[in-house]
Amino acid sequence: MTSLQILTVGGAVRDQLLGRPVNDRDWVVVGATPEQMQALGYQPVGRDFPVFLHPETHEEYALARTERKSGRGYRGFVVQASPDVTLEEDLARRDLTINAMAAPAEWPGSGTLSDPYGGQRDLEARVLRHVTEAFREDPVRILRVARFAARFADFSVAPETLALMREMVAAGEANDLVAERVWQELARGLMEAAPERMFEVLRDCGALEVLLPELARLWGVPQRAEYHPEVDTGVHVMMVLQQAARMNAPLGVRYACLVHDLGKGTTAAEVLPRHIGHEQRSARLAWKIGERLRVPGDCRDLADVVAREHGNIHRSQDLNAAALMRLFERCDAIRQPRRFALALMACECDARGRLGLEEREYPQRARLQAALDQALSVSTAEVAAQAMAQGRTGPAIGAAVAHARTQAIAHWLASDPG
Ligand SMILES: Nc1ccn([C@@H]2O[C@H](COP(=O)(O)OP(=O)(O)OP(=O)(O)O)[C@@H](O)[C@H]2O)c(=O)n1
Ligand SMILES: [Mg+2]
Repeated sequence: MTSLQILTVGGAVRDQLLGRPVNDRDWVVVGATPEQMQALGYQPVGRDFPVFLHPETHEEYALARTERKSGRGYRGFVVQASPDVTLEEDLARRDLTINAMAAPAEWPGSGTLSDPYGGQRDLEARVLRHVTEAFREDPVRILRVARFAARFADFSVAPETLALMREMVAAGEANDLVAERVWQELARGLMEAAPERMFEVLRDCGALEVLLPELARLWGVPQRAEYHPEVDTGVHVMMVLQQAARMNAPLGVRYACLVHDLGKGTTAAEVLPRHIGHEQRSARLAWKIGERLRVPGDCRDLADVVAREHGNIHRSQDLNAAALMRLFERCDAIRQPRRFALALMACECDARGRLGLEEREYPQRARLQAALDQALSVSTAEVAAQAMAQGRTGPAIGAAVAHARTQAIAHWLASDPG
Protein backbone atom coordinates (compact mmCIF):
# COMPACT_ATOMS: atom_id res chain seq x y z
CA MET A 1 0.00 0.00 0.00
CA THR A 2 1.21 3.48 -0.90
CA SER A 3 1.21 6.21 1.71
CA LEU A 4 -1.57 8.74 1.62
CA GLN A 5 -0.97 11.52 -0.90
CA ILE A 6 -3.24 14.39 -1.87
CA LEU A 7 -2.61 16.15 -5.19
CA THR A 8 -4.21 18.84 -7.34
CA VAL A 9 -5.24 17.30 -10.62
CA GLY A 10 -6.86 18.03 -13.97
CA GLY A 11 -8.16 21.42 -14.99
CA ALA A 12 -6.49 23.45 -12.25
CA VAL A 13 -3.00 22.20 -13.16
CA ARG A 14 -3.68 22.70 -16.85
CA ASP A 15 -5.02 26.22 -16.39
CA GLN A 16 -2.17 27.21 -14.10
CA LEU A 17 0.36 26.08 -16.71
CA LEU A 18 -1.54 28.03 -19.34
CA GLY A 19 -1.56 31.11 -17.12
CA ARG A 20 -5.35 31.09 -17.06
CA PRO A 21 -7.41 31.79 -13.94
CA VAL A 22 -8.12 28.71 -11.83
CA ASN A 23 -11.71 28.60 -10.65
CA ASP A 24 -12.31 25.23 -9.11
CA ARG A 25 -9.75 22.76 -7.96
CA ASP A 26 -10.08 19.00 -8.22
CA TRP A 27 -8.02 16.71 -6.01
CA VAL A 28 -6.91 13.13 -6.28
CA VAL A 29 -6.18 11.09 -3.18
CA VAL A 30 -3.77 8.16 -3.47
CA GLY A 31 -3.39 5.40 -0.89
CA ALA A 32 -6.52 6.04 1.13
CA THR A 33 -9.69 4.10 1.90
CA PRO A 34 -13.14 5.69 2.06
CA GLU A 35 -13.12 4.97 5.81
CA GLN A 36 -9.86 6.91 6.27
CA MET A 37 -11.28 9.84 4.34
CA GLN A 38 -14.36 9.95 6.50
CA ALA A 39 -12.21 9.69 9.63
CA LEU A 40 -10.34 12.78 8.38
CA GLY A 41 -13.64 14.66 8.18
CA TYR A 42 -14.26 14.49 4.42
CA GLN A 43 -17.88 14.02 3.43
CA PRO A 44 -18.79 11.32 0.93
CA VAL A 45 -20.69 12.69 -2.10
CA GLY A 46 -22.55 9.73 -3.43
CA ARG A 47 -22.72 6.02 -3.15
CA ASP A 48 -21.37 5.23 -6.63
CA PHE A 49 -18.30 7.42 -6.87
CA PRO A 50 -15.50 7.48 -4.33
CA VAL A 51 -15.64 11.24 -4.16
CA PHE A 52 -15.52 13.36 -1.00
CA LEU A 53 -15.98 17.00 -0.15
CA HIS A 54 -13.45 18.85 1.99
CA PRO A 55 -15.17 19.84 5.26
CA GLU A 56 -14.26 23.53 4.81
CA THR A 57 -13.42 24.32 1.17
CA HIS A 58 -16.02 21.87 -0.18
CA GLU A 59 -13.67 21.08 -3.05
CA GLU A 60 -13.84 17.61 -4.57
CA TYR A 61 -11.44 14.93 -3.44
CA ALA A 62 -11.61 11.73 -5.51
CA LEU A 63 -9.89 8.54 -4.50
CA ALA A 64 -7.48 7.30 -7.16
CA ARG A 65 -9.47 4.86 -9.21
CA THR A 66 -9.66 2.70 -12.27
CA GLU A 67 -12.88 2.43 -14.14
CA ARG A 68 -14.24 -0.43 -16.08
CA LYS A 69 -17.29 -0.42 -18.20
CA SER A 70 -20.17 -2.76 -17.59
CA GLY A 71 -22.67 -1.43 -20.07
CA ARG A 72 -23.13 1.09 -22.84
CA GLY A 73 -23.25 4.80 -22.41
CA TYR A 74 -22.91 7.16 -19.53
CA ARG A 75 -24.73 4.97 -17.02
CA GLY A 76 -22.60 1.92 -17.61
CA PHE A 77 -19.85 2.58 -15.11
CA VAL A 78 -18.45 0.44 -12.40
CA VAL A 79 -15.97 2.45 -10.40
CA GLN A 80 -13.08 0.71 -8.79
CA ALA A 81 -11.22 2.56 -6.14
CA SER A 82 -8.77 1.03 -3.77
CA PRO A 83 -5.77 2.25 -1.81
CA ASP A 84 -3.58 0.24 -4.20
CA VAL A 85 -4.46 2.27 -7.26
CA THR A 86 -1.42 4.37 -8.14
CA LEU A 87 -1.41 7.95 -9.35
CA GLU A 88 -0.30 6.79 -12.81
CA GLU A 89 -3.18 4.35 -13.02
CA ASP A 90 -5.60 7.07 -12.06
CA LEU A 91 -4.18 9.55 -14.58
CA ALA A 92 -4.25 6.88 -17.30
CA ARG A 93 -8.02 6.76 -17.26
CA ARG A 94 -8.55 10.48 -17.60
CA ASP A 95 -9.72 12.07 -20.82
CA LEU A 96 -6.92 14.21 -22.23
CA THR A 97 -3.18 14.41 -21.61
CA ILE A 98 -3.53 18.10 -20.73
CA ASN A 99 -6.04 17.06 -18.04
CA ALA A 100 -3.92 14.19 -16.78
CA MET A 101 -1.31 16.02 -14.76
CA ALA A 102 -1.08 16.18 -10.98
CA ALA A 103 0.76 18.62 -8.74
CA PRO A 104 1.49 18.97 -5.02
CA ALA A 105 -1.06 20.85 -2.94
CA GLU A 106 1.05 23.99 -2.61
CA TRP A 107 2.27 24.02 -6.19
CA PRO A 108 3.63 27.39 -7.33
CA GLY A 109 2.82 26.81 -11.04
CA SER A 110 6.20 25.44 -12.03
CA GLY A 111 8.53 22.70 -10.87
CA THR A 112 7.71 19.17 -9.76
CA LEU A 113 4.75 17.79 -11.56
CA SER A 114 3.42 14.30 -12.21
CA ASP A 115 3.01 14.20 -15.95
CA PRO A 116 3.43 10.60 -17.13
CA TYR A 117 1.48 11.06 -20.37
CA GLY A 118 3.03 14.16 -21.91
CA GLY A 119 0.51 16.76 -20.84
CA GLN A 120 3.05 19.60 -20.80
CA ARG A 121 4.34 18.61 -24.21
CA ASP A 122 0.78 18.66 -25.61
CA LEU A 123 0.03 21.98 -23.93
CA GLU A 124 3.03 23.47 -25.65
CA ALA A 125 2.12 21.85 -28.97
CA ARG A 126 -1.51 22.97 -28.48
CA VAL A 127 -2.92 19.48 -28.93
CA LEU A 128 -6.00 17.81 -27.44
CA ARG A 129 -4.90 14.18 -27.21
CA HIS A 130 -6.51 11.30 -25.36
CA VAL A 131 -4.43 9.60 -22.70
CA THR A 132 -5.18 5.93 -23.30
CA GLU A 133 -7.84 3.65 -24.75
CA ALA A 134 -9.72 4.21 -21.47
CA PHE A 135 -11.01 7.37 -23.18
CA ARG A 136 -13.68 5.12 -24.67
CA GLU A 137 -15.20 4.41 -21.31
CA ASP A 138 -17.06 7.69 -21.21
CA PRO A 139 -18.77 8.98 -24.36
CA VAL A 140 -19.38 12.36 -22.69
CA ARG A 141 -15.71 12.89 -23.47
CA ILE A 142 -16.59 13.33 -27.13
CA LEU A 143 -18.51 16.42 -26.09
CA ARG A 144 -15.78 17.49 -23.70
CA VAL A 145 -13.13 17.43 -26.42
CA ALA A 146 -15.42 19.50 -28.63
CA ARG A 147 -15.99 21.93 -25.75
CA PHE A 148 -12.27 22.23 -25.03
CA ALA A 149 -11.71 22.97 -28.72
CA ALA A 150 -14.19 25.84 -28.35
CA ARG A 151 -12.38 27.11 -25.27
CA PHE A 152 -8.80 26.67 -26.46
CA ALA A 153 -9.32 27.95 -29.98
CA ASP A 154 -5.68 27.50 -30.99
CA PHE A 155 -5.61 23.80 -30.00
CA SER A 156 -6.18 21.05 -32.54
CA VAL A 157 -7.57 17.59 -31.90
CA ALA A 158 -4.85 14.94 -32.38
CA PRO A 159 -5.61 12.80 -35.45
CA GLU A 160 -5.56 9.61 -33.36
CA THR A 161 -8.02 11.13 -30.90
CA LEU A 162 -10.36 12.18 -33.68
CA ALA A 163 -10.09 8.68 -35.12
CA LEU A 164 -10.97 7.19 -31.74
CA MET A 165 -13.94 9.54 -31.40
CA ARG A 166 -15.14 8.50 -34.87
CA GLU A 167 -14.91 4.85 -33.87
CA MET A 168 -16.91 5.52 -30.73
CA VAL A 169 -19.62 7.31 -32.68
CA ALA A 170 -19.68 4.53 -35.28
CA ALA A 171 -20.06 2.01 -32.44
CA GLY A 172 -23.18 3.87 -31.30
CA GLU A 173 -21.60 5.39 -28.20
CA ALA A 174 -23.11 8.82 -28.86
CA ASN A 175 -26.64 7.40 -29.09
CA ASP A 176 -27.03 6.70 -25.41
CA LEU A 177 -25.84 9.98 -24.01
CA VAL A 178 -28.17 11.35 -21.37
CA ALA A 179 -30.02 14.45 -22.60
CA GLU A 180 -29.05 16.55 -19.57
CA ARG A 181 -25.35 15.82 -20.03
CA VAL A 182 -25.52 16.66 -23.72
CA TRP A 183 -27.22 19.96 -22.99
CA GLN A 184 -24.81 20.74 -20.16
CA GLU A 185 -21.79 20.27 -22.40
CA LEU A 186 -23.37 22.07 -25.37
CA ALA A 187 -24.35 24.99 -23.15
CA ARG A 188 -20.83 25.27 -21.78
CA GLY A 189 -19.31 25.02 -25.24
CA LEU A 190 -21.69 27.67 -26.56
CA MET A 191 -20.40 30.05 -23.89
CA GLU A 192 -16.74 29.58 -24.84
CA ALA A 193 -14.76 32.06 -26.94
CA ALA A 194 -14.99 30.04 -30.17
CA PRO A 195 -18.27 28.11 -29.93
CA GLU A 196 -18.21 27.25 -33.63
CA ARG A 197 -15.23 25.00 -33.01
CA MET A 198 -17.30 22.72 -30.83
CA PHE A 199 -19.60 22.02 -33.77
CA GLU A 200 -16.66 21.63 -36.12
CA VAL A 201 -15.22 18.88 -33.92
CA LEU A 202 -18.61 17.21 -33.39
CA ARG A 203 -19.15 17.26 -37.14
CA ASP A 204 -15.68 15.87 -37.86
CA CYS A 205 -16.25 12.84 -35.64
CA GLY A 206 -19.82 12.22 -36.75
CA ALA A 207 -21.42 13.02 -33.40
CA LEU A 208 -23.27 16.08 -34.67
CA GLU A 209 -25.28 13.89 -37.05
CA VAL A 210 -26.32 11.76 -34.07
CA LEU A 211 -26.93 14.51 -31.52
CA LEU A 212 -28.22 17.34 -33.68
CA PRO A 213 -29.12 15.94 -37.11
CA GLU A 214 -31.27 19.03 -37.75
CA LEU A 215 -28.12 21.15 -37.52
CA ALA A 216 -25.75 18.71 -39.28
CA ARG A 217 -28.03 18.80 -42.30
CA LEU A 218 -27.38 22.51 -42.91
CA TRP A 219 -23.92 22.02 -44.40
CA GLY A 220 -24.23 21.76 -48.16
CA VAL A 221 -27.54 23.67 -48.22
CA PRO A 222 -27.12 26.82 -50.37
CA GLN A 223 -28.62 30.24 -49.68
CA ARG A 224 -28.94 33.22 -52.04
CA ALA A 225 -25.53 34.79 -52.55
CA GLU A 226 -26.97 38.36 -52.61
CA TYR A 227 -27.86 38.03 -48.94
CA HIS A 228 -25.41 35.32 -48.01
CA PRO A 229 -22.02 35.67 -49.72
CA GLU A 230 -20.87 32.61 -47.75
CA VAL A 231 -23.70 30.66 -49.48
CA ASP A 232 -23.54 27.54 -47.30
CA THR A 233 -26.11 27.50 -44.50
CA GLY A 234 -23.95 25.56 -42.04
CA VAL A 235 -21.12 28.03 -42.57
CA HIS A 236 -23.55 30.89 -42.02
CA VAL A 237 -24.83 29.51 -38.72
CA MET A 238 -21.27 29.11 -37.47
CA MET A 239 -20.51 32.72 -38.46
CA VAL A 240 -23.60 33.83 -36.55
CA LEU A 241 -22.30 32.02 -33.48
CA GLN A 242 -18.95 33.77 -33.88
CA GLN A 243 -20.74 37.10 -33.85
CA ALA A 244 -22.65 36.08 -30.72
CA ALA A 245 -19.38 35.21 -28.98
CA ARG A 246 -17.84 38.45 -30.13
CA MET A 247 -20.77 40.36 -28.59
CA ASN A 248 -20.41 38.38 -25.37
CA ALA A 249 -24.00 37.30 -25.83
CA PRO A 250 -25.65 35.27 -23.05
CA LEU A 251 -26.49 31.59 -23.50
CA GLY A 252 -30.07 32.12 -24.68
CA VAL A 253 -28.91 34.32 -27.54
CA ARG A 254 -26.23 31.84 -28.56
CA TYR A 255 -28.70 28.98 -28.51
CA ALA A 256 -31.21 31.02 -30.52
CA CYS A 257 -28.47 31.75 -33.06
CA LEU A 258 -27.67 28.04 -33.30
CA VAL A 259 -31.22 26.99 -34.18
CA HIS A 260 -32.64 30.05 -35.99
CA ASP A 261 -32.16 28.67 -39.51
CA LEU A 262 -32.79 24.94 -38.99
CA GLY A 263 -35.77 25.18 -41.35
CA LYS A 264 -33.38 25.80 -44.25
CA GLY A 265 -32.36 22.17 -43.96
CA THR A 266 -35.82 21.01 -45.00
CA THR A 267 -36.37 23.39 -47.92
CA ALA A 268 -37.56 21.48 -51.01
CA ALA A 269 -34.72 21.04 -53.53
CA GLU A 270 -36.58 22.78 -56.37
CA VAL A 271 -36.98 25.98 -54.31
CA LEU A 272 -33.28 26.35 -53.46
CA PRO A 273 -31.43 28.60 -52.93
CA ARG A 274 -34.54 30.39 -51.69
CA HIS A 275 -35.98 29.43 -48.33
CA ILE A 276 -39.52 30.66 -48.35
CA GLY A 277 -41.24 30.03 -45.03
CA HIS A 278 -38.15 28.56 -43.39
CA GLU A 279 -38.87 30.48 -40.19
CA GLN A 280 -41.86 28.34 -39.22
CA ARG A 281 -39.94 25.17 -40.02
CA SER A 282 -37.01 26.42 -37.91
CA ALA A 283 -39.36 27.01 -34.99
CA ARG A 284 -40.76 23.49 -35.24
CA LEU A 285 -37.33 21.87 -35.44
CA ALA A 286 -36.05 24.01 -32.56
CA TRP A 287 -39.03 22.86 -30.53
CA LYS A 288 -38.10 19.24 -31.22
CA ILE A 289 -34.52 19.80 -30.08
CA GLY A 290 -35.75 21.63 -27.00
CA GLU A 291 -37.86 18.65 -26.01
CA ARG A 292 -35.23 16.07 -26.83
CA LEU A 293 -32.36 17.76 -24.98
CA ARG A 294 -34.54 19.24 -22.20
CA VAL A 295 -33.31 22.70 -23.01
CA PRO A 296 -34.26 25.19 -20.26
CA GLY A 297 -37.47 27.09 -20.90
CA ASP A 298 -35.94 30.55 -21.24
CA CYS A 299 -33.54 29.36 -23.95
CA ARG A 300 -36.35 27.57 -25.78
CA ASP A 301 -38.72 30.54 -25.67
CA LEU A 302 -36.12 32.98 -26.92
CA ALA A 303 -35.10 30.56 -29.68
CA ASP A 304 -38.74 30.25 -30.69
CA VAL A 305 -39.20 34.02 -31.04
CA VAL A 306 -35.96 34.38 -33.01
CA ALA A 307 -36.73 31.42 -35.29
CA ARG A 308 -40.23 32.70 -36.11
CA GLU A 309 -39.54 36.40 -36.37
CA HIS A 310 -35.94 36.96 -37.51
CA GLY A 311 -36.99 37.58 -41.11
CA ASN A 312 -39.65 40.07 -40.05
CA ILE A 313 -37.21 41.82 -37.73
CA HIS A 314 -34.63 42.14 -40.53
CA ARG A 315 -37.34 43.63 -42.76
CA SER A 316 -38.79 45.90 -40.07
CA GLN A 317 -37.25 49.18 -41.23
CA ASP A 318 -40.34 50.30 -43.19
CA LEU A 319 -43.02 49.00 -40.85
CA ASN A 320 -45.64 51.50 -39.73
CA ALA A 321 -46.89 51.81 -36.15
CA ALA A 322 -49.66 49.23 -36.50
CA ALA A 323 -47.32 46.69 -38.06
CA LEU A 324 -44.71 47.33 -35.36
CA MET A 325 -47.36 46.72 -32.70
CA ARG A 326 -48.32 43.45 -34.37
CA LEU A 327 -44.66 42.40 -34.37
CA PHE A 328 -44.42 43.24 -30.66
CA GLU A 329 -47.56 41.25 -29.96
CA ARG A 330 -46.30 38.19 -31.86
CA CYS A 331 -43.08 38.41 -29.83
CA ASP A 332 -44.95 39.10 -26.59
CA ALA A 333 -42.54 42.03 -26.35
CA ILE A 334 -44.79 44.20 -24.20
CA ARG A 335 -44.84 41.65 -21.43
CA GLN A 336 -41.30 40.39 -22.04
CA PRO A 337 -39.22 43.37 -23.11
CA ARG A 338 -35.96 41.86 -21.90
CA ARG A 339 -36.50 38.75 -23.97
CA PHE A 340 -37.29 40.92 -26.97
CA ALA A 341 -34.03 42.84 -26.49
CA LEU A 342 -32.17 39.51 -26.55
CA ALA A 343 -34.04 38.48 -29.69
CA LEU A 344 -32.84 41.71 -31.33
CA MET A 345 -29.29 40.88 -30.31
CA ALA A 346 -29.60 37.45 -31.93
CA CYS A 347 -30.95 39.09 -35.09
CA GLU A 348 -27.97 41.41 -35.20
CA CYS A 349 -25.68 38.37 -34.95
CA ASP A 350 -27.63 36.81 -37.82
CA ALA A 351 -27.26 39.92 -39.96
CA ARG A 352 -23.50 40.11 -39.33
CA GLY A 353 -22.79 36.41 -39.49
CA ARG A 354 -22.32 36.65 -43.24
CA LEU A 355 -19.15 36.70 -45.27
CA GLY A 356 -17.85 40.24 -45.69
CA LEU A 357 -20.77 41.75 -43.74
CA GLU A 358 -19.33 41.26 -40.27
CA GLU A 359 -19.05 45.00 -39.64
CA ARG A 360 -22.34 46.13 -41.13
CA GLU A 361 -24.71 48.40 -39.25
CA TYR A 362 -27.91 46.89 -37.94
CA PRO A 363 -30.22 49.87 -37.34
CA GLN A 364 -33.22 47.57 -36.93
CA ARG A 365 -32.11 46.78 -33.40
CA ALA A 366 -32.04 50.34 -32.06
CA ARG A 367 -35.17 51.30 -33.97
CA LEU A 368 -37.26 48.42 -32.67
CA GLN A 369 -35.91 48.93 -29.20
CA ALA A 370 -36.90 52.61 -29.31
CA ALA A 371 -40.34 51.81 -30.76
CA LEU A 372 -40.94 49.29 -28.00
CA ASP A 373 -39.89 51.85 -25.39
CA GLN A 374 -42.58 54.15 -26.80
CA ALA A 375 -45.20 51.43 -26.56
CA LEU A 376 -44.12 50.66 -23.00
CA SER A 377 -44.25 54.32 -21.98
CA VAL A 378 -48.05 54.35 -22.28
CA SER A 379 -49.72 54.35 -18.89
CA THR A 380 -51.98 51.32 -18.96
CA ALA A 381 -53.87 52.41 -15.84
CA GLU A 382 -54.73 55.81 -17.26
CA VAL A 383 -55.89 54.51 -20.63
CA ALA A 384 -57.91 51.75 -18.99
CA ALA A 385 -59.57 54.24 -16.61
CA GLN A 386 -60.52 56.47 -19.51
CA ALA A 387 -61.92 53.54 -21.49
CA MET A 388 -64.02 52.46 -18.52
CA ALA A 389 -65.31 56.01 -18.03
CA GLN A 390 -66.53 55.75 -21.62
CA GLY A 391 -68.44 52.61 -20.69
CA ARG A 392 -66.09 50.08 -22.24
CA THR A 393 -65.55 46.68 -20.67
CA GLY A 394 -63.48 43.51 -21.05
CA PRO A 395 -61.54 43.09 -24.29
CA ALA A 396 -62.49 46.60 -25.39
CA ILE A 397 -60.29 47.96 -22.63
CA GLY A 398 -57.38 45.88 -23.85
CA ALA A 399 -58.02 47.15 -27.36
CA ALA A 400 -57.95 50.73 -26.10
CA VAL A 401 -54.58 50.14 -24.45
CA ALA A 402 -53.17 48.55 -27.62
CA HIS A 403 -54.51 51.48 -29.62
CA ALA A 404 -52.84 53.97 -27.29
CA ARG A 405 -49.55 52.11 -27.67
CA THR A 406 -49.84 52.17 -31.44
CA GLN A 407 -50.55 55.91 -31.24
CA ALA A 408 -47.45 56.44 -29.14
CA ILE A 409 -45.34 54.61 -31.71
CA ALA A 410 -46.98 56.59 -34.52
CA HIS A 411 -46.17 59.90 -32.81
CA TRP A 412 -42.60 58.89 -32.36
CA LEU A 413 -42.34 57.79 -36.00
CA ALA A 414 -43.79 61.13 -37.13
CA SER A 415 -41.21 63.01 -35.10
CA ASP A 416 -38.85 61.03 -37.22
CA PRO A 417 -36.13 59.33 -35.34
CA GLY A 418 -34.41 58.33 -38.59
N1 LIG B 1 -15.59 12.77 -18.45
C1 LIG B 1 -14.52 13.13 -17.74
C2 LIG B 1 -14.63 14.19 -16.81
C3 LIG B 1 -13.50 14.57 -16.09
N2 LIG B 1 -12.33 13.92 -16.29
C4 LIG B 1 -11.14 14.26 -15.48
O1 LIG B 1 -11.53 14.99 -14.32
C5 LIG B 1 -10.91 16.28 -14.28
C6 LIG B 1 -11.84 17.30 -13.69
O2 LIG B 1 -13.06 17.35 -14.43
P1 LIG B 1 -13.80 18.70 -14.73
O3 LIG B 1 -13.79 19.60 -13.56
O4 LIG B 1 -15.12 18.34 -15.33
O5 LIG B 1 -12.95 19.32 -15.94
P2 LIG B 1 -11.72 20.31 -15.93
O6 LIG B 1 -10.65 19.67 -16.76
O7 LIG B 1 -11.38 20.72 -14.56
O8 LIG B 1 -12.24 21.52 -16.79
P3 LIG B 1 -13.12 22.76 -16.36
O9 LIG B 1 -12.19 23.92 -16.48
O10 LIG B 1 -14.21 22.79 -17.40
O11 LIG B 1 -13.62 22.50 -14.97
C7 LIG B 1 -10.52 16.54 -15.73
O12 LIG B 1 -9.46 17.44 -15.83
C8 LIG B 1 -10.14 15.14 -16.19
O13 LIG B 1 -8.87 14.80 -15.71
C9 LIG B 1 -12.25 12.88 -17.21
O14 LIG B 1 -11.19 12.31 -17.39
N3 LIG B 1 -13.35 12.51 -17.92
MG1 LIG C 1 -12.65 21.29 -12.95
